[in-house]
Amino acid sequence: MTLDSLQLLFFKNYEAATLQFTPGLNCFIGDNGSGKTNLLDAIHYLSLTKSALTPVDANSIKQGADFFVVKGKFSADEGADAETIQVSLRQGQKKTLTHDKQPYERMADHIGRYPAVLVSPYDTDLIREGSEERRKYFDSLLSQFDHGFLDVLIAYNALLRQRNALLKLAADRPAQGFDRDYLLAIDDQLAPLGTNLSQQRATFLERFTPIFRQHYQQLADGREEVSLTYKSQLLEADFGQLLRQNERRDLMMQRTTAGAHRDDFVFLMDGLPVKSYASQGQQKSYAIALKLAQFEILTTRLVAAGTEAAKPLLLLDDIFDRLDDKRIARLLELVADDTFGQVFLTDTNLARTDQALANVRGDIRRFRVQGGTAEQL
Ligand SMILES: Nc1ncnc2c1ncn2[C@@H]1O[C@H](COP(=O)(O)OP(=O)(O)OP(=O)(O)O)[C@@H](O)[C@H]1O
Repeated sequence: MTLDSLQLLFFKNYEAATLQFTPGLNCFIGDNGSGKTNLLDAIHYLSLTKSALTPVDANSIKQGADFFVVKGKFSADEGADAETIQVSLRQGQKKTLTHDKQPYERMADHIGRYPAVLVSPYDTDLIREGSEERRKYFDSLLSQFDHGFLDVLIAYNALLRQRNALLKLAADRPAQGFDRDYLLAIDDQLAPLGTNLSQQRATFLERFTPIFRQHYQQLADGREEVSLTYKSQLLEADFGQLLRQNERRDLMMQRTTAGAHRDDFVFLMDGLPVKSYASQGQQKSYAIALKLAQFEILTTRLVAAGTEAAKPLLLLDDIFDRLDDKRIARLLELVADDTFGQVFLTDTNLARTDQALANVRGDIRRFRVQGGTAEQL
Protein backbone atom coordinates (compact mmCIF):
# COMPACT_ATOMS: atom_id res chain seq x y z
CA MET A 1 0.00 0.00 0.00
CA THR A 2 1.31 3.40 -0.98
CA LEU A 3 0.40 6.94 -0.10
CA ASP A 4 0.57 8.63 -3.51
CA SER A 5 -0.22 12.17 -2.45
CA LEU A 6 -1.03 14.35 0.54
CA GLN A 7 -3.01 17.55 0.54
CA LEU A 8 -3.28 19.89 3.51
CA LEU A 9 -5.48 22.88 4.24
CA PHE A 10 -4.99 24.94 7.42
CA PHE A 11 -3.27 22.01 9.12
CA LYS A 12 -0.91 23.17 11.90
CA ASN A 13 1.64 25.55 10.30
CA TYR A 14 0.47 24.73 6.73
CA GLU A 15 -2.05 26.95 4.98
CA ALA A 16 -2.23 24.90 1.78
CA ALA A 17 0.18 22.24 0.57
CA THR A 18 0.19 19.35 -1.89
CA LEU A 19 2.90 16.69 -1.99
CA GLN A 20 3.34 13.82 -4.46
CA PHE A 21 5.21 10.86 -2.99
CA THR A 22 7.38 8.04 -4.29
CA PRO A 23 6.53 4.47 -3.20
CA GLY A 24 10.13 4.32 -1.92
CA LEU A 25 11.76 6.72 0.50
CA ASN A 26 10.43 10.27 1.05
CA CYS A 27 12.65 12.70 2.97
CA PHE A 28 11.41 15.92 4.56
CA ILE A 29 14.37 18.24 5.11
CA GLY A 30 14.14 21.55 6.95
CA ASP A 31 15.13 23.57 10.01
CA ASN A 32 13.77 22.99 13.50
CA GLY A 33 10.15 24.07 13.71
CA SER A 34 9.68 24.26 9.92
CA GLY A 35 6.87 21.68 9.79
CA LYS A 36 8.52 18.31 9.06
CA THR A 37 6.94 16.43 11.95
CA ASN A 38 3.61 18.04 11.09
CA LEU A 39 3.74 16.25 7.73
CA LEU A 40 4.28 12.91 9.49
CA ASP A 41 1.44 13.79 11.84
CA ALA A 42 -0.87 14.46 8.87
CA ILE A 43 -0.07 10.94 7.61
CA HIS A 44 -0.72 9.64 11.12
CA TYR A 45 -4.19 11.23 10.93
CA LEU A 46 -4.90 9.41 7.66
CA SER A 47 -3.88 6.10 9.18
CA LEU A 48 -5.21 6.32 12.72
CA THR A 49 -7.75 9.20 12.50
CA LYS A 50 -5.84 11.15 15.13
CA SER A 51 -2.67 13.05 15.86
CA ALA A 52 0.38 11.33 17.30
CA LEU A 53 1.26 14.54 19.13
CA THR A 54 -1.86 16.05 20.62
CA PRO A 55 -4.99 14.43 22.06
CA VAL A 56 -6.96 17.60 21.20
CA ASP A 57 -7.83 17.67 17.49
CA ALA A 58 -8.60 21.41 17.53
CA ASN A 59 -4.87 22.02 18.22
CA SER A 60 -4.20 20.81 14.68
CA ILE A 61 -6.22 23.64 13.13
CA LYS A 62 -3.86 26.38 11.94
CA GLN A 63 -3.81 29.32 14.35
CA GLY A 64 -6.40 31.83 13.20
CA ALA A 65 -8.25 29.40 10.87
CA ASP A 66 -11.48 27.64 11.74
CA PHE A 67 -11.01 24.26 10.08
CA PHE A 68 -8.40 21.85 8.76
CA VAL A 69 -8.45 19.24 6.01
CA VAL A 70 -5.96 16.40 5.51
CA LYS A 71 -6.48 14.41 2.34
CA GLY A 72 -4.48 11.40 1.13
CA LYS A 73 -4.63 9.23 -1.96
CA PHE A 74 -3.66 5.61 -1.33
CA SER A 75 -3.16 2.83 -3.86
CA ALA A 76 -3.05 -0.83 -2.91
CA ASP A 77 -0.92 -2.01 -5.84
CA GLU A 78 0.78 -0.35 -8.73
CA GLY A 79 -1.82 0.58 -11.31
CA ALA A 80 -4.71 0.02 -8.90
CA ASP A 81 -7.32 2.75 -8.50
CA ALA A 82 -6.44 5.23 -5.79
CA GLU A 83 -8.61 5.50 -2.69
CA THR A 84 -9.06 8.90 -1.11
CA ILE A 85 -9.09 9.29 2.66
CA GLN A 86 -10.00 12.66 4.10
CA VAL A 87 -9.99 13.82 7.70
CA SER A 88 -11.43 17.22 8.49
CA LEU A 89 -12.42 19.23 11.49
CA ARG A 90 -14.28 22.49 11.84
CA GLN A 91 -13.88 24.42 15.09
CA GLY A 92 -16.55 23.34 17.58
CA GLN A 93 -17.80 20.47 15.41
CA LYS A 94 -17.17 16.73 15.24
CA LYS A 95 -14.24 15.41 13.25
CA THR A 96 -15.26 13.73 9.99
CA LEU A 97 -13.54 10.95 8.12
CA THR A 98 -14.42 9.90 4.59
CA HIS A 99 -13.31 7.09 2.29
CA ASP A 100 -13.85 8.05 -1.35
CA LYS A 101 -16.17 10.82 -0.11
CA GLN A 102 -18.31 8.35 1.88
CA PRO A 103 -18.36 9.15 5.59
CA TYR A 104 -17.55 6.27 7.92
CA GLU A 105 -20.33 5.39 10.29
CA ARG A 106 -17.75 4.67 12.93
CA MET A 107 -14.20 6.04 12.89
CA ALA A 108 -13.18 2.68 14.36
CA ASP A 109 -14.01 0.94 11.06
CA HIS A 110 -11.05 2.74 9.49
CA ILE A 111 -8.47 1.53 12.01
CA GLY A 112 -6.10 -1.07 10.60
CA ARG A 113 -6.98 -0.46 6.94
CA TYR A 114 -4.02 1.84 6.25
CA PRO A 115 -1.58 0.98 9.03
CA ALA A 116 1.39 3.17 9.84
CA VAL A 117 4.21 2.90 12.36
CA LEU A 118 5.81 6.04 13.75
CA VAL A 119 9.34 5.98 15.19
CA SER A 120 9.53 9.22 17.14
CA PRO A 121 11.65 11.06 19.72
CA TYR A 122 8.76 10.55 22.15
CA ASP A 123 8.91 6.74 21.99
CA THR A 124 10.92 6.49 25.19
CA ASP A 125 7.92 8.06 26.98
CA LEU A 126 6.53 4.52 26.80
CA ILE A 127 9.27 3.50 29.22
CA ARG A 128 9.36 6.60 31.39
CA GLU A 129 5.66 7.43 31.74
CA GLY A 130 2.94 5.62 33.68
CA SER A 131 0.99 2.49 32.77
CA GLU A 132 -1.64 4.45 30.81
CA GLU A 133 0.89 5.30 28.05
CA ARG A 134 1.80 1.62 27.68
CA ARG A 135 -1.82 0.43 27.66
CA LYS A 136 -2.68 3.05 25.05
CA TYR A 137 0.25 1.98 22.90
CA PHE A 138 -0.50 -1.74 23.00
CA ASP A 139 -4.25 -1.20 22.69
CA SER A 140 -3.72 0.95 19.60
CA LEU A 141 -1.36 -1.65 18.12
CA LEU A 142 -3.72 -4.52 18.92
CA SER A 143 -6.63 -2.56 17.43
CA GLN A 144 -4.74 -2.21 14.15
CA PHE A 145 -3.85 -5.89 14.32
CA ASP A 146 -7.27 -7.24 15.19
CA HIS A 147 -10.50 -5.35 14.71
CA GLY A 148 -12.37 -7.58 17.17
CA PHE A 149 -10.14 -6.25 19.94
CA LEU A 150 -11.07 -2.64 19.18
CA ASP A 151 -14.79 -3.48 19.37
CA VAL A 152 -14.35 -5.05 22.81
CA LEU A 153 -12.21 -2.10 23.96
CA ILE A 154 -14.80 0.46 22.87
CA ALA A 155 -17.63 -1.45 24.61
CA TYR A 156 -15.52 -1.87 27.78
CA ASN A 157 -14.59 1.83 27.92
CA ALA A 158 -18.21 2.91 27.41
CA LEU A 159 -19.42 0.68 30.27
CA LEU A 160 -16.56 1.81 32.49
CA ARG A 161 -17.55 5.46 31.93
CA GLN A 162 -21.15 4.60 32.87
CA ARG A 163 -20.03 2.77 35.99
CA ASN A 164 -17.73 5.61 37.09
CA ALA A 165 -20.49 8.18 36.46
CA LEU A 166 -22.85 6.13 38.65
CA LEU A 167 -20.25 5.90 41.44
CA LYS A 168 -19.74 9.64 41.28
CA LEU A 169 -23.47 10.34 41.29
CA ALA A 170 -23.87 8.16 44.39
CA ALA A 171 -21.25 10.25 46.18
CA ASP A 172 -22.48 13.63 44.90
CA ARG A 173 -26.17 13.06 45.71
CA PRO A 174 -26.33 10.58 48.62
CA ALA A 175 -29.86 11.73 49.48
CA GLN A 176 -31.22 10.31 46.24
CA GLY A 177 -30.03 6.83 47.12
CA PHE A 178 -27.77 4.59 45.15
CA ASP A 179 -29.15 2.44 42.33
CA ARG A 180 -27.31 -0.79 43.16
CA ASP A 181 -29.29 -2.86 40.65
CA TYR A 182 -27.99 -0.60 37.89
CA LEU A 183 -24.42 -1.09 39.14
CA LEU A 184 -24.84 -4.87 39.18
CA ALA A 185 -26.32 -4.78 35.66
CA ILE A 186 -23.27 -2.84 34.44
CA ASP A 187 -20.93 -5.26 36.24
CA ASP A 188 -22.56 -8.26 34.57
CA GLN A 189 -21.61 -6.83 31.18
CA LEU A 190 -18.28 -5.32 32.20
CA ALA A 191 -16.84 -8.51 33.73
CA PRO A 192 -16.70 -10.69 30.58
CA LEU A 193 -15.48 -7.77 28.46
CA GLY A 194 -12.63 -6.96 30.89
CA THR A 195 -11.57 -10.61 31.09
CA ASN A 196 -11.66 -10.85 27.32
CA LEU A 197 -9.49 -7.73 26.91
CA SER A 198 -6.86 -8.98 29.34
CA GLN A 199 -6.77 -12.41 27.68
CA GLN A 200 -6.42 -10.89 24.22
CA ARG A 201 -3.59 -8.65 25.39
CA ALA A 202 -1.80 -11.63 26.99
CA THR A 203 -2.19 -13.78 23.86
CA PHE A 204 -0.98 -10.95 21.65
CA LEU A 205 2.09 -10.45 23.81
CA GLU A 206 3.04 -14.11 23.48
CA ARG A 207 3.34 -13.50 19.75
CA PHE A 208 4.83 -10.04 19.96
CA THR A 209 7.57 -10.60 22.56
CA PRO A 210 9.85 -13.02 20.61
CA ILE A 211 9.76 -10.67 17.60
CA PHE A 212 10.57 -7.72 19.86
CA ARG A 213 13.49 -9.54 21.54
CA GLN A 214 14.96 -10.44 18.19
CA HIS A 215 14.86 -6.81 17.04
CA TYR A 216 16.46 -5.65 20.27
CA GLN A 217 19.29 -8.17 19.92
CA GLN A 218 19.96 -7.00 16.37
CA LEU A 219 19.91 -3.30 17.27
CA ALA A 220 22.01 -3.62 20.41
CA ASP A 221 24.32 -6.48 19.44
CA GLY A 222 22.68 -8.73 22.00
CA ARG A 223 24.65 -7.77 25.07
CA GLU A 224 21.70 -7.71 27.44
CA GLU A 225 18.53 -9.74 27.79
CA VAL A 226 15.28 -7.85 27.44
CA SER A 227 11.83 -9.01 28.31
CA LEU A 228 8.30 -7.75 28.11
CA THR A 229 5.53 -9.15 30.28
CA TYR A 230 1.91 -8.39 30.88
CA LYS A 231 0.62 -7.81 34.38
CA SER A 232 -3.10 -8.24 34.94
CA GLN A 233 -5.14 -9.14 37.99
CA LEU A 234 -7.82 -10.45 35.67
CA LEU A 235 -5.69 -13.34 34.46
CA GLU A 236 -5.72 -14.85 37.96
CA ALA A 237 -8.93 -13.61 39.57
CA ASP A 238 -12.56 -13.58 38.47
CA PHE A 239 -13.31 -9.98 37.41
CA GLY A 240 -16.98 -10.20 38.42
CA GLN A 241 -15.93 -11.22 41.92
CA LEU A 242 -13.30 -8.47 42.06
CA LEU A 243 -15.95 -5.87 41.20
CA ARG A 244 -18.17 -7.10 44.02
CA GLN A 245 -15.27 -7.26 46.52
CA ASN A 246 -14.22 -3.70 45.65
CA GLU A 247 -17.71 -2.19 45.61
CA ARG A 248 -17.36 -0.23 48.86
CA ARG A 249 -13.92 1.02 47.96
CA ASP A 250 -15.10 2.01 44.47
CA LEU A 251 -18.00 3.98 45.98
CA MET A 252 -15.59 5.75 48.27
CA MET A 253 -13.04 6.48 45.52
CA GLN A 254 -15.83 7.30 42.99
CA ARG A 255 -14.13 5.19 40.33
CA THR A 256 -13.59 1.57 39.38
CA THR A 257 -10.38 0.52 41.09
CA ALA A 258 -9.85 -2.89 39.46
CA GLY A 259 -10.09 -3.99 35.86
CA ALA A 260 -8.42 -4.17 32.46
CA HIS A 261 -7.93 -0.39 32.61
CA ARG A 262 -5.45 -0.93 35.46
CA ASP A 263 -3.26 -3.55 33.77
CA ASP A 264 0.34 -2.81 32.88
CA PHE A 265 3.10 -3.96 30.58
CA VAL A 266 6.39 -4.53 32.37
CA PHE A 267 9.60 -3.67 30.51
CA LEU A 268 12.71 -5.43 31.88
CA MET A 269 16.40 -5.55 31.03
CA ASP A 270 18.47 -8.31 32.61
CA GLY A 271 15.51 -8.82 34.94
CA LEU A 272 15.45 -5.19 36.15
CA PRO A 273 13.10 -2.31 35.22
CA VAL A 274 14.25 -0.61 32.01
CA LYS A 275 13.08 2.75 33.37
CA SER A 276 15.51 2.82 36.28
CA TYR A 277 18.22 0.40 35.16
CA ALA A 278 18.84 0.93 31.44
CA SER A 279 21.02 3.71 30.01
CA GLN A 280 19.44 6.31 27.73
CA GLY A 281 20.89 4.55 24.69
CA GLN A 282 19.51 1.21 25.84
CA GLN A 283 16.11 2.82 26.44
CA LYS A 284 16.17 4.19 22.88
CA SER A 285 17.04 0.74 21.51
CA TYR A 286 14.25 -0.80 23.59
CA ALA A 287 11.74 1.71 22.23
CA ILE A 288 12.88 1.32 18.60
CA ALA A 289 12.78 -2.47 18.91
CA LEU A 290 9.15 -2.13 20.06
CA LYS A 291 8.36 -0.10 16.94
CA LEU A 292 10.19 -2.48 14.58
CA ALA A 293 8.34 -5.42 16.12
CA GLN A 294 5.12 -3.45 15.64
CA PHE A 295 6.00 -3.02 11.97
CA GLU A 296 6.73 -6.73 11.54
CA ILE A 297 3.59 -7.94 13.28
CA LEU A 298 1.35 -5.54 11.33
CA THR A 299 2.98 -6.75 8.11
CA THR A 300 2.18 -10.39 9.01
CA ARG A 301 -1.45 -9.40 9.51
CA LEU A 302 -1.61 -7.74 6.08
CA VAL A 303 -0.04 -10.83 4.51
CA ALA A 304 -2.55 -13.06 6.34
CA ALA A 305 -5.35 -10.84 5.02
CA GLY A 306 -4.13 -11.58 1.48
CA THR A 307 -2.64 -8.18 0.76
CA GLU A 308 0.85 -9.52 0.14
CA ALA A 309 2.25 -6.36 -1.40
CA ALA A 310 1.03 -4.27 1.48
CA LYS A 311 3.24 -3.05 4.27
CA PRO A 312 2.51 -0.42 6.88
CA LEU A 313 3.81 3.07 6.14
CA LEU A 314 6.93 3.75 8.17
CA LEU A 315 7.34 7.26 9.60
CA LEU A 316 10.84 7.98 10.96
CA ASP A 317 10.98 11.27 12.84
CA ASP A 318 14.36 12.84 13.56
CA ILE A 319 16.30 9.57 13.57
CA PHE A 320 19.63 11.03 12.41
CA ASP A 321 19.67 13.58 15.23
CA ARG A 322 18.76 11.13 17.93
CA LEU A 323 20.41 7.85 17.11
CA ASP A 324 24.03 6.84 17.01
CA ASP A 325 25.62 5.69 13.76
CA LYS A 326 25.25 1.99 14.56
CA ARG A 327 21.52 2.16 15.16
CA ILE A 328 21.01 4.34 12.09
CA ALA A 329 23.03 1.87 10.02
CA ARG A 330 20.87 -0.99 11.31
CA LEU A 331 17.66 0.86 10.47
CA LEU A 332 18.93 1.74 7.01
CA GLU A 333 19.94 -1.89 6.42
CA LEU A 334 16.28 -2.74 6.95
CA VAL A 335 15.28 0.03 4.54
CA ALA A 336 17.81 -1.24 2.00
CA ASP A 337 16.83 -4.92 2.17
CA ASP A 338 13.18 -4.17 1.40
CA THR A 339 11.94 -5.09 4.87
CA PHE A 340 10.00 -1.84 4.76
CA GLY A 341 7.66 -0.55 2.10
CA GLN A 342 7.08 3.16 1.77
CA VAL A 343 9.12 5.26 4.20
CA PHE A 344 8.86 8.92 5.27
CA LEU A 345 11.71 10.45 7.21
CA THR A 346 12.62 13.87 8.56
CA ASP A 347 16.01 15.50 8.98
CA THR A 348 17.45 18.98 9.42
CA ASN A 349 20.47 18.41 7.18
CA LEU A 350 20.26 17.48 3.50
CA ALA A 351 23.95 16.55 3.16
CA ARG A 352 23.73 14.19 6.14
CA THR A 353 20.59 12.55 4.77
CA ASP A 354 22.18 12.07 1.35
CA GLN A 355 25.29 10.59 2.90
CA ALA A 356 23.31 8.21 5.11
CA LEU A 357 21.18 7.08 2.19
CA ALA A 358 24.05 6.76 -0.30
CA ASN A 359 23.86 2.95 -0.31
CA VAL A 360 20.08 2.66 -0.22
CA ARG A 361 18.70 1.40 -3.50
CA GLY A 362 15.31 2.38 -4.85
CA ASP A 363 13.52 5.60 -5.41
CA ILE A 364 14.28 8.50 -3.04
CA ARG A 365 12.40 11.79 -3.12
CA ARG A 366 13.44 14.86 -1.14
CA PHE A 367 11.28 17.75 -0.02
CA ARG A 368 12.54 21.08 1.31
CA VAL A 369 10.30 22.10 4.23
CA GLN A 370 10.31 25.78 5.15
CA GLY A 371 7.87 27.74 7.32
CA GLY A 372 4.83 25.65 6.45
CA THR A 373 5.68 24.96 2.79
CA ALA A 374 7.06 21.77 1.27
CA GLU A 375 8.71 21.81 -2.11
CA GLN A 376 10.07 18.79 -3.98
CA LEU A 377 13.81 19.10 -4.64
N1 LIG B 1 -2.18 24.78 15.13
C1 LIG B 1 -1.05 25.35 14.69
N2 LIG B 1 -1.09 26.53 14.01
C2 LIG B 1 0.04 27.10 13.57
N3 LIG B 1 1.26 26.59 13.75
C3 LIG B 1 1.37 25.44 14.43
C4 LIG B 1 0.23 24.76 14.93
N4 LIG B 1 0.64 23.63 15.55
C5 LIG B 1 1.99 23.63 15.45
N5 LIG B 1 2.43 24.69 14.78
C6 LIG B 1 3.81 25.08 14.48
O1 LIG B 1 4.48 24.04 13.80
C7 LIG B 1 5.86 24.15 14.11
C8 LIG B 1 6.40 22.81 14.50
O2 LIG B 1 6.42 22.02 13.40
P1 LIG B 1 7.10 20.60 13.44
O3 LIG B 1 6.95 19.96 14.77
O4 LIG B 1 6.60 19.88 12.25
O5 LIG B 1 8.63 21.03 13.26
P2 LIG B 1 9.84 20.18 12.75
O6 LIG B 1 10.22 20.69 11.41
O7 LIG B 1 9.56 18.72 12.87
O8 LIG B 1 10.92 20.62 13.82
P3 LIG B 1 12.06 19.81 14.59
O9 LIG B 1 13.19 19.66 13.61
O10 LIG B 1 12.42 20.76 15.69
O11 LIG B 1 11.50 18.53 15.06
C9 LIG B 1 6.04 25.07 15.27
O12 LIG B 1 6.62 26.26 14.82
C10 LIG B 1 4.62 25.29 15.75
O13 LIG B 1 4.45 26.58 16.24
